[in-house]
Amino acid sequence: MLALVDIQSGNLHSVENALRAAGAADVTITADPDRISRADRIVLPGVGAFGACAANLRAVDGLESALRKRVLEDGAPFLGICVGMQLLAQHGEELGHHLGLGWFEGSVRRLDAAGTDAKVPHMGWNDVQPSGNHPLVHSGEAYFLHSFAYEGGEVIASTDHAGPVAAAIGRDNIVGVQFHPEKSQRYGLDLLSRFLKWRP
Ligand SMILES: NC(=O)CC[C@H](N)C(=O)O
Repeated sequence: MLALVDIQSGNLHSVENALRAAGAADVTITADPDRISRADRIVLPGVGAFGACAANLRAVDGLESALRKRVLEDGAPFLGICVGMQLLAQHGEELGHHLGLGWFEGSVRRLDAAGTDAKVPHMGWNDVQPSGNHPLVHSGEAYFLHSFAYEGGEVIASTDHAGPVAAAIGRDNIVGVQFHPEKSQRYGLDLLSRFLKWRP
């Protein structure tokens, strides 16, 4: 069973549809720690503000610790999307200072495009440039929509928006992508289908 974590994110159903289109047969939308503890794979989507997403996650008793145990201890394959990726950082600086899950050493800060033609939010298609040979995140064009970005360790792919911006982070069984696979047509579906078969 693939657990699609429900933190009341606006892109939940488009991610669900994309996962099904990529071949997922057994998607359960849930925030139930017991089900998370038994999930074979976990996807954490997120849109909106970092702090609101973090608060929704923490509003469910036991959810953060169930995720931590299932992903960091049991090694279940995990994919975070957009704010679902940003939450892996130690903190986020959108509308104040908010604690993330802290699985990755870094923070989420506002994009700085001052003095350039680049606009914030960074919106639209852009190149994903992997820095190595990651089994899931390949080079290609993906759809981005964000004003904040991860800065820290374990960046596995970048994009360019007035300078390098983290497009994906990863370690072992964990991947987070800043772009939206569910809005990235073939590129996104291929990534999701690789995730569904991934045995890290
Ligand atoms: N697309 C969004 O929901 C934006 C996510 C996040 N608030 C950011 O700007 O980085």
